[in-house]
Amino acid sequence: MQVAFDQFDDERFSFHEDQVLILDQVWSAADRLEFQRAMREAPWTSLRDNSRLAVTFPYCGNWLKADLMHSQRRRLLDRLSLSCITRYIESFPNIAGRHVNFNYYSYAAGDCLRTHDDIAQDQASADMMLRPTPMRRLAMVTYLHDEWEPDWGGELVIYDMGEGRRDQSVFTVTHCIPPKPGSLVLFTVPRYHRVCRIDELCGAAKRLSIAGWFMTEHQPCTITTAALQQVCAPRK
Ligand SMILES: O=C(O)CCC(=O)C(=O)O
Ligand SMILES: [Fe+2]
Repeated sequence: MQVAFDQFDDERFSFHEDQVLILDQVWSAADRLEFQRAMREAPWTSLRDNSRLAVTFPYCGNWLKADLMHSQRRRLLDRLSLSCITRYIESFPNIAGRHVNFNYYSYAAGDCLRTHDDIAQDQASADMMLRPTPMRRLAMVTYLHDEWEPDWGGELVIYDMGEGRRDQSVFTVTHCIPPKPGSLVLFTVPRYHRVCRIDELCGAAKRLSIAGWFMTEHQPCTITTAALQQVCAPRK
């Protein structure tokens, strides 16, 4: 579903029925300016500085990542206080805790993000579940630059992987979402997606975003992740 933010009826929308939500005009030019100001002061680290991420995302350029300042985090969460998010998150059984984790990102010419489902790493560390590990439930990304042209690349491509198949060659594209200034995308996790490489045609322009997840934490148990996935499927 794609709709302007001020036309969106969060009471009627359900992530159980529609797994990808695109909201346009979530941020005004003044809002974006405010985020951009905070981003200029943020302590950025690059992909290559982060050895774990660099292994997961080889040949993805050298995009930058930074922590959100408290005031900007508040501003984001205020805008995201939508009942459809709460209903989806609360539909997972046996929740012991709720978490969010959002970061700033800056992609320049040559940067991309290869196909991933936002969950693989969580699963590896969650296996055995000897300690509670937050599970990513809803992914969110919002675009905060002032202009973006079709020639510049950087689209968020979302795939349908069919009936539980993990072979990427059979994935079909369900969405190809240009990073429109001020727009916001939410989708259920796991879901395969990638960010197309930013083209040199963008010059010095940056693809600025905040991305991250709404997560739930569950009571520690000794079952494997595969079994846990079944136990933790959302209830409609
Ligand atoms: O920037 C985007 O459009 C998506 C980012 C993403 O998938 C991620 O950070 O995991
Ligand atoms: Fe992702």
